[in-house]
Amino acid sequence: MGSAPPILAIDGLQKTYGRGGLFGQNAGRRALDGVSMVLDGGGGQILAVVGESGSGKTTLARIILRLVKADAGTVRIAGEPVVGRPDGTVDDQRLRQLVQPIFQNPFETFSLHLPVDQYLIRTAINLGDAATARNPEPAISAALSAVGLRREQLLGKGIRSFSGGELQRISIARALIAKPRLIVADEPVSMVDASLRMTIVNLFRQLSRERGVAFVYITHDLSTACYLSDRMAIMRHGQVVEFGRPEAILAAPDSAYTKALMAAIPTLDRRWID
Ligand SMILES: Nc1ncnc2c1ncn2[C@@H]1O[C@H](COP(=O)(O)OP(=O)(O)OP(=O)(O)O)[C@@H](O)[C@H]1O
Repeated sequence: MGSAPPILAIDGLQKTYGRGGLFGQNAGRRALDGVSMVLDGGGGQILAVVGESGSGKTTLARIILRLVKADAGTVRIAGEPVVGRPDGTVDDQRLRQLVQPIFQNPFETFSLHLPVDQYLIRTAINLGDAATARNPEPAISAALSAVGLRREQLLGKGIRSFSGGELQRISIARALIAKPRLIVADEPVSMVDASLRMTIVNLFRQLSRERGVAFVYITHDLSTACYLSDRMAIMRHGQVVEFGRPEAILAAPDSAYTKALMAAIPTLDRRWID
């Protein structure tokens, strides 16, 4: 019996935006330049992708979610091809069962015109299994309870009734409804009130451990990445300059860039790394 395929396997991703211009005068720098990484195990791990602005983190996230098309390279989630082979990638419905997004701005996740609970019902009908499509309420209540909320707290309310932190919890619940193997979260706490950030960061940890869902957690914040992740990829100029266990990277950073990122945090607060 073979072992489970890695939850995420990325191989040789390339992406250049704006090749345009008749003489190639607008050809930009590569946003991704040969990005490969593997997150082992069947689920429950957190991969943090860290790097300064423009290093390619969001491009990587959007390629995994098929919101941006790669020029070359492949992505497999739990062994299933999602990017690459035009002959054999999973269809959109299967993709949404394998991977779900959480974006930076939760107010952009939901509709302005639909109460949030109605939006969740639509999600459950579209993404759930046949039983959930027939009766979406149990799946919605279970997902809300996983993030510490009750269905009654949402009834009939629009997005403006919630704080950014509450709405980000609801968007995490939205992502859980499809029971994905992987969640890609792009800077998910940067628009959340500072006092609530740790609660949400800890929620990711709890969900990964208790529900076996894996996360790609995109951040420019090295200390959060170290605190949260099982594996860390450090990106610069579209390349992975360091990959490994966060404690190993912190103890012996290979690249000058990682050392500079570490130096940019005046004192690594012991709460994060002990
Ligand atoms: N839609 C786009 N069109 C053209 N260039 C883009 C586009 N999106 C990103 N880029 C460029 O690709 C490179 C990588 O950007 P990306 O947003 O992936 O980096 P990032 O690390 O996520 O940055 P940030 O932390 O600021 O979001 C940058 O040079 C950026 O200017």
